[in-house]
Amino acid sequence: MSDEELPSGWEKRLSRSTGQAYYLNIFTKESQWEKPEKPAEPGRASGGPESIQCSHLLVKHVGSRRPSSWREEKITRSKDQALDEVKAYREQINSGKASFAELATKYSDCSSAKRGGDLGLFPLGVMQKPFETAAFALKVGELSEPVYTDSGVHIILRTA
Ligand SMILES: O=C(O)CN(Cc1ccccc1)C(=O)c1nc(-c2ccccc2)[nH]c1C(=O)O
Repeated sequence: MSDEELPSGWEKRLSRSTGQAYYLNIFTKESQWEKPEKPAEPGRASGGPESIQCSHLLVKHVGSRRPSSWREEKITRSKDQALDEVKAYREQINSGKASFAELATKYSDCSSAKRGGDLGLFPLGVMQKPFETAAFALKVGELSEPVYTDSGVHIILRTA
C-alpha cells in the first residue's frame, strides 16, 4: 500500500494545531494518529445511532438474485441499464424535478415502493453488507451514490 493509499472507510486529515496527519473513520467519526491497516467497519459510532431509518429505490436487472418484482414479472434490463436508470433518478431528485418518494413509488422494484421506499428503522447486521455500509455512512437527509447488492442497484436516502 503506497503512502497515499488508505484502506476503505478512512480519510486522511491534518491536525489544525500541529499539522500532523491523523485518520478519520468515516462511519464512527472516531480518529486516530496511527495509519490504519484494515478497512473501517461501520461499527456503532461512540454515541452514534444503534438504528437508522432509510428509504431506497431499487432497480433490478437480469443478474439480480430475484429478477422479478411488483412492477415486472420478468426483469430483462442489463446491470448497465439499471445503473443508467438509477443515475437518472438521482439527478431528478438532486435537481428538485421529483421527490425521492414519488420516484420510489413509481419505479422501485422493491416491495417498499408501496411506502415511498421507506424501510423503517434498522440496526447494523440486518441488511446486505454493501447496503449497510453505504446507509450507515450517510448523514440524515443525504442521498447515496448508486449501491450494488445481490438484489440490484439502489439509491438510498437516510431519513433518520
Ligand atoms: O434478493 C432476493 O433474493 C430477493 N429479494 C429479497 C427480498 C424479497 C422480498 C422482500 C424483501 C427482500 C429482493 O429482490 C429484494 N431485496 C430488497 C431489498 C434489498 C436491500 C435493502 C432493502 C430491500 N427488496 C427486494 C424485493 O424484491 O422487494
